[in-house]
Amino acid sequence: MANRRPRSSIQNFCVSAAEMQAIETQLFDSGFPIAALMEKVAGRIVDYGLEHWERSQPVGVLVGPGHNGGDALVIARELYLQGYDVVIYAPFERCKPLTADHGRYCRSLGIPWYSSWAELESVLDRCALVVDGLFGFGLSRPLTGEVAAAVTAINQSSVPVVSIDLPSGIHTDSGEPLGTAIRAQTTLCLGLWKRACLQEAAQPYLGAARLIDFDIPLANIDAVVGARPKVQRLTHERALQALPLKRSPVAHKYTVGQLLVIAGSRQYVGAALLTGYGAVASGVGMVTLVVPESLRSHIVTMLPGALVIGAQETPAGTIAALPPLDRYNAIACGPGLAQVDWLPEVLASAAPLLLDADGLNGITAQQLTERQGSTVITPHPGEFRRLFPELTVGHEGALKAAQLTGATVVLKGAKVAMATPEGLWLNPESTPALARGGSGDVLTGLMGGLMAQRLAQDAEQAMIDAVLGAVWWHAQAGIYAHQRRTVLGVDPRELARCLNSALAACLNKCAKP
Ligand SMILES: NC(=O)C1=CN([C@@H]2O[C@H](COP(=O)(O)OP(=O)(O)OC[C@H]3O[C@@H](n4cnc5c(N)ncnc54)[C@H](O)[C@@H]3O)[C@@H](O)[C@H]2O)[C@@H](O)CC1
Ligand SMILES: [K+]
Repeated sequence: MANRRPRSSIQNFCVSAAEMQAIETQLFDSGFPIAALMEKVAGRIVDYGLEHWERSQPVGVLVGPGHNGGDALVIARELYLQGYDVVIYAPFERCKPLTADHGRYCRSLGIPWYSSWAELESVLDRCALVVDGLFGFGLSRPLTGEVAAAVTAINQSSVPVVSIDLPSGIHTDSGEPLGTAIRAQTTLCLGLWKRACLQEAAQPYLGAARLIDFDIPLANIDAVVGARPKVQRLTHERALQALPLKRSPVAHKYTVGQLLVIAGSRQYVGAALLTGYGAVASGVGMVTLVVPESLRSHIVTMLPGALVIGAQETPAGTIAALPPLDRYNAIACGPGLAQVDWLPEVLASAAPLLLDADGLNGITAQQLTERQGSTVITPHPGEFRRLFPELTVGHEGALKAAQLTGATVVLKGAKVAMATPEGLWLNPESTPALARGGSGDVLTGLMGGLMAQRLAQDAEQAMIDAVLGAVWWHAQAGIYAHQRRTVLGVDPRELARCLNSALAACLNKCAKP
């Protein structure tokens, strides 16, 4: 029964504007009055405000023509009645009827009301805060004229902005600013996460984003997007379904996964090492690392926990030939290989395969489609573009690439998107500290290690769990290291070192009531 799911499951959903509208229609059709819903939603924001916003200075409230503006007016009214000094900027002459009613009432209370920007601008500097209720998910075209100028001026001021539902000017689905958009310090997303909140383009505008639940019945959500929606937000709860991996008390190294890593060349020694570090940190039973022969002794010294095979080498210092590939639970192939000609051999193997970096640069989308075994690819935008020139780099493109090839596509970036042919997962939490060479190599090793362990245990959903678990774990380790060493201090070796402590810290935090 849908309603037996915990309420926290709403954190998984990530809806489009059309889906949110359809859910809203369900609520209204079931008899929830529109005005009552607006009171409830605004009441939740006021509760938040009373906890977080000072009373000593005025609060500026920006009011748009639709129900986002209506929310803003109810918030303005309640703050005013709670003793806040409130000023309203409402530049639109024509508003939706409910919004117009709330506006009339706010004016009757005597709340200062400005319809021209020049008037509000003169008091902006005195405001402790601006509440942005210009537009929510009903924005359909770029901001123009005085409103656009007002948004630019507010962005240039030092006054913090709290956006209701979305920063005004952001497209609800693509996350792109339409012309200009508010740069919020905090976004209070209403009811369900909107797609924009997980889009890279919107990140500079969202600030800290927080979901304000207003009790939409799960049945209404399911009726529109299904209990397992096409786009899901990766929560701690979901990631921790796969982590840490359970281990039998009588486990031995061959029962908890054997991973083959094929990585490195004389030019890119570090890539092999970092992939190896990620793999070892995953806890997998055996890591076998194939590198060019001349790298072997160095890598063994740096990575004593792995079995290192020195492969025959080309004059250019790349791997010339591979050992047998048939005894591993999973293969992770690609970091630092440079140009090699044996990738078809890897593709032909039956083992579940993770391809990254040069493992992707040397193949075509058609080869992926023809592959028999299960495959995960982890392209960054450049690699994605080369493999799928006809697709756009983004959520839709990743989903189409997965549907086209049957592979799981992990599109790397500030917000990692993970697509299977059935749907898309988005990782909301990460840190720009991970934006440096080598982070991805650590991820490849970690993900390969989780794949091998889950597959060795014959776990259900082994591949997707490994992918979700690795992306989440990698990001959490980045955040953990960032907090301890600043945004500049998360070099990939440090990241790999932090993986296990970060997971332990997350598990401890989640175990606390
Ligand atoms: N969906 C829900 O369940 C709820 C929605 N609520 C609020 O309602 C909002 C959505 O309300 P609306 O659908 O009225 O949408 P908006 O409040 O985003 O505004 C849409 C209105 O603005 C006009 N418009 C769009 N782009 C414009 C532009 N660039 N310049 C000038 N006018 C423009 C449209 O013609 C429409 O009249 C949400 O974001 C949220 O704040 C809450 O009040 C209650 C719950
Ligand atoms: K807004």
